[in-house]
This record gives sequence, C-alpha cells and structure tokens, in this order.
Amino acid sequence: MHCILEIKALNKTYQEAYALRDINLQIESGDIAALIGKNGAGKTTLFKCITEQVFPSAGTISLYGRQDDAGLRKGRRSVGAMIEEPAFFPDFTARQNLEYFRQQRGLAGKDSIEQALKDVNLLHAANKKFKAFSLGMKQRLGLALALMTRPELLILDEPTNGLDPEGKAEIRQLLQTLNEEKKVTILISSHVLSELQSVATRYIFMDQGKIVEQLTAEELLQKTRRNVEIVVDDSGKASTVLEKHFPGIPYRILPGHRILLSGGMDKTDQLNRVLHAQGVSVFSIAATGGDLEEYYLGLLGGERHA
Ligand SMILES: Nc1ncnc2c1ncn2[C@@H]1O[C@H](COP(=O)(O)OP(=O)(O)OP(=O)(O)O)[C@@H](O)[C@H]1O
Repeated sequence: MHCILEIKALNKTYQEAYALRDINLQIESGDIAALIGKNGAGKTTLFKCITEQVFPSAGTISLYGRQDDAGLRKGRRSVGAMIEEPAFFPDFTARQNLEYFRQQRGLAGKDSIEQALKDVNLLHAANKKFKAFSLGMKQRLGLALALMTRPELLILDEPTNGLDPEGKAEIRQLLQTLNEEKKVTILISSHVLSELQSVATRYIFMDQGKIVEQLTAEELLQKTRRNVEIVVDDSGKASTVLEKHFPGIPYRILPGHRILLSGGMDKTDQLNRVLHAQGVSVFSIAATGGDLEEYYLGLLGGERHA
C-alpha cells in the first residue's frame, strides 16, 4: 500500500462562497474510497480539483508524492475520470465513439479501445449505435472511456445515478473486478451509502464542503454493530439463563433456535461461558451488522434513500 493521492488544506470558493473547506485526504493504492454526501456537499468540486477541471483557491494536491506542476501532470496521466456524462455521439457506435475520443485525446494504440470495451463487458455491443444503448450500457461506455488510459486511479462521480437495481449491481461488480484483478484504486462518489457499502473499503463523509468523518469499512461496521445473535440447542433454556444472569440485555427469540440480543457486544465471551456452564450448547455467537444507512443519516441528517 502506498499513498496515491494526498490533499492538504484544500479550499475552493465560488464568488466567496465555500464549495470546499479545509479538505485533508489520503487515498492509498488498493482503496475503493467512497465519498458520501448530499447534493451540493462538494463531491464534484473535489473531483474537478483533482483532475484540474477547476483550480483550488488554496491548499495542495499531490499525486504519487509529487505536487509540483510536472509531477502532477505526469500523475494525472495515470488518473481516469468520469465526472460529467461524456458527450458521446448518438449515431456513432460504441467503438466509433471511443475511437473519436482516442484520437481527440491523442491516446496511443487502438487496442486500448478493445481492452476498455472488454473491461466493461461491452465487446458484444461494440458495433451498436450509442442511441440504442440502455442507460446502464451508456454508463459502462463512459467507464470504458475513463479506462482507456489504463489508469491506476479511477475517479467516478455518481456512476450509478439513475440506474435500476440491476444496472447498479453491474457497475458495482465491475468496480470490484477492476479493483481486485487490475489493481485499480477507485475514488467514487454517491449520495446513497447503501449503494456503495458492499464494495467500499473506506468511507469519506462530506457535508457543506467539509469532510465530517473518515472511516474504514471495518470501522464503520464496528460502529454500527449493536446486536449479538446466538444459536443454541435449546432457546427456552437459554432464555431462562439470560434473564437470570444478563437481566440488562433485552433479547428476542427467533426461529431456528436463534436468540437476538440488543447489545452485549462486549460480553460475548461471558455469554458463551455462562450459557455453557448452565448446560446450554452454544453453536455460534456473533455480532450482527447494523444499519449503515442509519449511521449516515445520524451523521449527516437528511432523507432516507431506498
Ligand atoms: N461553477 C460553479 N459556480 C458557482 N457555484 C458552484 C459551481 N459549481 C459548484 N458550485 C457550488 O458548490 C457547492 C458544491 O457543489 P458540488 O457540485 O461540488 O456538490 P456535489 O456534492 O457534487 O453535489 P451533487 O451530488 O448534486 O453532484 C454547491 O453549493 C454548488 O452550488
């Protein structure tokens, strides 16, 4: 693991209004870092600063340890981005569209087109006109364009926006494959936490231009783990033991000899020991993951997303 991107004390103002305020951030190679925040939180502006589509008002950006102009220019060649919808030509095929951008951007090697189409599972539709694509296919073609430079860091601004659940799952699967097999580090934004929770390794929560919290996926899970589920041979006997020895922990008996405790995360060893000592066989005892969406709403407020 090494640091690919480092941002220090970054500010961006538009007509004196802060779009970004004192952003400090590090992205390590191998991360799938999810930038989560409501509309207007500053996600797109941050991405545009990294890709030099807008200029920061203050602060520094380093790519691969370099923040000088030449170093940043070199580093940006290893960054692929899909920030706003690329303006594909409706009457061009997928392949023709990519060829147009390959020439426009002066990218070497036509094989980059085939590889990018393959990476996003669009080879079968390479000769289909863009206007005949579904929204999910359009998004994947945008992703292919971002992948044509074989980036080490991929920046994606709400790539699942407007997609149906199947389209969202497809993009998630693609990102996971790119990350695991091609070792692409990914910085991705969304305003829906639940969309990213199965793939992200790190969460960066933004609100009103500021980073309000940064957590690894593991830390987020720890924070939201509240319940303990126990599987026993005899739930009736187990409930008697719980009431006698752990009167402060509310519980519910579930089908399949399961008992769900509201709390007790710090007492799993003790629970195990006491139940065994009282003649109850414990087959498993585990913390259950909490509701990450709830955590996000608690942190940032706002509406619940599906
Ligand atoms: N070109 C601009 N001129 C003036 N203000 C801008 C400009 N671009 C963005 N802003 C403002 O900066 C703030 C951050 O916007 P930004 O688009 O970065 O948020 P976001 O988190 O990406 O939101 P969304 O989820 O809606 O894309 C907002 O208040 C927005 O109105």
